[in-house]
Amino acid sequence: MSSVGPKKKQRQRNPSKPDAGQLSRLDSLRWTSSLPDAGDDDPFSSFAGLNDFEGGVLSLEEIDASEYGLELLEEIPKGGNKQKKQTKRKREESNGDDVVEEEDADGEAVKEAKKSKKKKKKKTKKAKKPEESKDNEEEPVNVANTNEKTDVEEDEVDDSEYHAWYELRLHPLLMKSICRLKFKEPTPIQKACIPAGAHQGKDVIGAAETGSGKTLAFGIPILQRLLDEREKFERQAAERGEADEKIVSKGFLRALIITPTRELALQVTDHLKQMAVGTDVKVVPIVGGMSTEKQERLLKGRPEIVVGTPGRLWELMSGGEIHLVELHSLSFFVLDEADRMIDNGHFQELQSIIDMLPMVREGHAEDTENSLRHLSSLMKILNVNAWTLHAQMQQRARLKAIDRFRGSDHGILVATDVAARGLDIPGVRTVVHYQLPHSAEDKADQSWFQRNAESIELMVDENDSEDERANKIRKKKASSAQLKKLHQELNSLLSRPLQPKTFSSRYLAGAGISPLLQQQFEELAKQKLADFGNRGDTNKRKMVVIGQDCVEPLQALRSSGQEISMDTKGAAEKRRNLDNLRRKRKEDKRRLHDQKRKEKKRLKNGGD
Ligand SMILES: Nc1ncnc2c1ncn2[C@@H]1O[C@H](COP(=O)(O)OP(=O)(O)OP(=O)(O)O)[C@@H](O)[C@H]1O
Repeated sequence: MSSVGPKKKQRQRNPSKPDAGQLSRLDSLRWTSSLPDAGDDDPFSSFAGLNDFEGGVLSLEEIDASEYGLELLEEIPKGGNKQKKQTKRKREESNGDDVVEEEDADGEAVKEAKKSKKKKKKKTKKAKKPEESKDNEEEPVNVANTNEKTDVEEDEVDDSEYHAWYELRLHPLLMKSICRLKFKEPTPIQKACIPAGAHQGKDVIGAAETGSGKTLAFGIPILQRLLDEREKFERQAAERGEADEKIVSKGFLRALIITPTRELALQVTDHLKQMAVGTDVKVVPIVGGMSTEKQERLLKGRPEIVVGTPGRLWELMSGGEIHLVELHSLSFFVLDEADRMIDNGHFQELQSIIDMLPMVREGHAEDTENSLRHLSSLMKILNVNAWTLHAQMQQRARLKAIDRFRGSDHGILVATDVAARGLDIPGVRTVVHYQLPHSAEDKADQSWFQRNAESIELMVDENDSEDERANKIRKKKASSAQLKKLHQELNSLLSRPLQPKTFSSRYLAGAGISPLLQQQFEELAKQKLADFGNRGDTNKRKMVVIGQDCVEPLQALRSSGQEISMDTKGAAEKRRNLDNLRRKRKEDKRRLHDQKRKEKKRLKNGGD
């Protein structure tokens, strides 16, 4: 979930190793850091972050085992090999986004696959409910590799050969599919992901070598949970003597899976459908190149699982497509090869989709407000007049805070961007648009305040109000030399204008700041810089710190390094290093040139 690099058209990639900073950034998704046992003995899967809220966020990333110094994955269990090879070959032959044929234009392969599927359906008709076959027939999926598996007669299968799956406690229908597909045992990544995702309701981040079965590592938990839920509802309905349909929350999107390419979306859809045979869970692909009518038809079927590419998904979501915007029942969100998505330039669309997710929206506003409160308390400790402004405040309290801030010469207003919207306060010298870090471990990302405040021991009574706490701490620490130093630093920070040249648009965009806001911010900073230069006005020290009210999961996917920097020492150091490097290169060049000249001269003089 981390590497960023040039767009690659094959599955084989050379991802950068996740460093500690990147891993800790994953915590910004509000995941706790417990690790599953299942992965411990497995050199192949890696996990980070789990929590037990209902539903799940899953990210499966492809890694190159040799990059991590890991042994290569042993062969996928018998029965899966052939298919695996076919799948991989198919992927390599194609060229990512551009090469994937339009679904309708996918021609013979799809037709053939459909034909064969129909044949198969005839054979197994008795075993299925009538609506299933309709569902599975409906979507044209790239199923060139499915025939072999679906042609296997169920009665040929000896259940006992599949005992390695038993401990995963899967739904009988899933076990049936597994036997039909002849997957003798779960792959390591599946063994590690399935218990956490299917039974413990935890969020999962997985990384494994190509062809290691990642699709089902997230697919099986989703199907298992949907089937479990359905059974639970049915049981409850039966107990109450009601008809199932009234209870089961059918018809809403339950799982959204995003992949970087159309081809992969079709392939993932296909894998999930193979696994979902015999259940009435619907899986559809939504990808670019698909006709609008087809898309509408597929979504009208109100599938529980949608697999799509960010571009087309966002196009539909932003256009208000009902099935894709009614997200209240969404429980699973999967980023398959999230890093590649960013490589492919889908960052903005992906960010927009993520901003719409119910699990992101709920948690984040609360988080931001808590962080702002925390920040403002810290400022109070530092003897700075600070007022908070956030959406949950009562109108009266809000007006009071704004009034006080307006009336002060050196105050700071700490606001969420929602609450700060439309504020027009004359005399504000500096606006800092700031993404509050969510993880206490993420040292690299911590603000100046938090980094420094960490060293202050906060002994407060939990029952105290925010003001009382601040007062107590202020009194207690008033004489602390460290606090004095912090105060001085803060003062000097406030007295310096922002340096517009230090803004990085890439970072700001990554932090979810709109281009318009970004432009305003830069303009404002320029203007303030000019004002500052003209008037030499060091008295005006008002500042607004705005916390973004949007979650930053994608920031976790990007390698860090592009940041707004106010660290002039660091910048000077970088400049010095660069100057040294240039000087060294120049000297090397001159030396080489001299050598050549001498050599020439020597040869001219007879080579002695
Ligand atoms: N437990 C299993 N046993 C045998 N074969 C399996 C098993 N799980 C998945 N497979 C098969 O292995 C092949 C590769 O699986 P999958 O595409 O999920 O791998 P992947 O890790 O996503 O690889 P890639 O990175 O290339 O996409 C598929 O054909 C799939 O049907």
